Amino acid sequence: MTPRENSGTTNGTDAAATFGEEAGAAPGDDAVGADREVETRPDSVEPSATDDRDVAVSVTGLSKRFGDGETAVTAVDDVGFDIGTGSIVGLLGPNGAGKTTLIKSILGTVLPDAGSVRIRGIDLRERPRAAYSAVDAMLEGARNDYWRLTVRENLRYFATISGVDPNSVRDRHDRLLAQLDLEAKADVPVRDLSRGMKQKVSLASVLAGGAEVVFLDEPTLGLDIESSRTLQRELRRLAEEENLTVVLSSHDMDVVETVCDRVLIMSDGEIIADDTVDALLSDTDRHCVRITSADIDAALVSRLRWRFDAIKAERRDAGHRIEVVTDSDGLYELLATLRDAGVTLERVRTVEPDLEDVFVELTSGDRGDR
Ligand SMILES: Nc1ncnc2c1ncn2[C@@H]1O[C@H](COP(=O)(O)OP(=O)(O)OP(=O)(O)O)[C@@H](O)[C@H]1O
Repeated sequence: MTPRENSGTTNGTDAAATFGEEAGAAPGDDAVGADREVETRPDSVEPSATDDRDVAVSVTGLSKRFGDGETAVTAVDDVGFDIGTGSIVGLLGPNGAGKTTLIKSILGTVLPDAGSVRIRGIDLRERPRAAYSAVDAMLEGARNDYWRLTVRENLRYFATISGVDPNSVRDRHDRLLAQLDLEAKADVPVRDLSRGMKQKVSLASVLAGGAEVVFLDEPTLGLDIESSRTLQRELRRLAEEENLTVVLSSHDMDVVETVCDRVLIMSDGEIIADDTVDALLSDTDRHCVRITSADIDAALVSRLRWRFDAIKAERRDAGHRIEVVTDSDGLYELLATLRDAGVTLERVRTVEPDLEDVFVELTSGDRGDR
């Protein structure tokens, strides 16, 4: 099955058939597999001569342009990276940065103009079926399941189209249902579940056939905090205990910060940062300061807002509490401005920058040429 929006699951065969085509979307609630072939996963996947089994996904010089002439858009611009087996990599970027095009190019639903992709050492142009045999994807949320089928039937169905005998992975399905708090709903049709539960079924379906590399687009979108945490824990467990490789695209920085070993940040089709979360956080010249003072009035808050991009202000019983995110120069300037305005500082607290601060800094170009 080709990875595609609203279907979300792949194995080698259809990806082989459609590599290079823009895949169409299909509604995800009916049409129970009538036109789907059950394919058998190749018995053995021969690594190529350059195979490195520690590298799950290797992308080299990937580019994709849409359109011609003045209106052409370079969605992905000469991108390259390796993703180690068993790691969880977050793909971040503002809207239009090229994340979806990059993922679709890797999955073979968009034909790149240049570059190559190897999955577990296998070039997907040369041997797409083998390359995709252990890949699965959940794109654009909770629409890849068959709503007339029960939760467990979905898991069995998706295991089957991944080329796996569903009876042989029953334990895995039991564990997925337990880990994702879906046991009580195992025999309920998916259409009768809440949105968050449907999202969890989508993830379970992606993992049902024993994929070794999964691409997840906004996997926690629409989940409540508890469900999101459960899902994050399960992803970490699968990566650590079962060597699952995950490429995760999300706008939720907390999720990325918590679950990812490494982060790729895209902007204008290029990768502008590629590092661990810790390294990105320690490398930032971003300071977040909270200052409380009775002397800060609305007029001063407006002046500060005019000068500093990221300023939050809260009216307190007496005065204001402001929060400013800035670099070192801005911090000195802020303190000088407050001193010149005769402000007595009641409380000054620095808050560690988080991934969101780093992301804003990088994608707004504040950090120079990294
Ligand atoms: N099929 C297409 N035809 C023309 N332009 C496209 C097509 N798909 C994407 N683009 C353009 O390519 C650029 C990258 O889009 P893409 O969807 O990959 O970004 P993204 O990072 O996934 O954005 P978002 O976070 O909003 O989903 C954008 O300028 C977009 O308009």
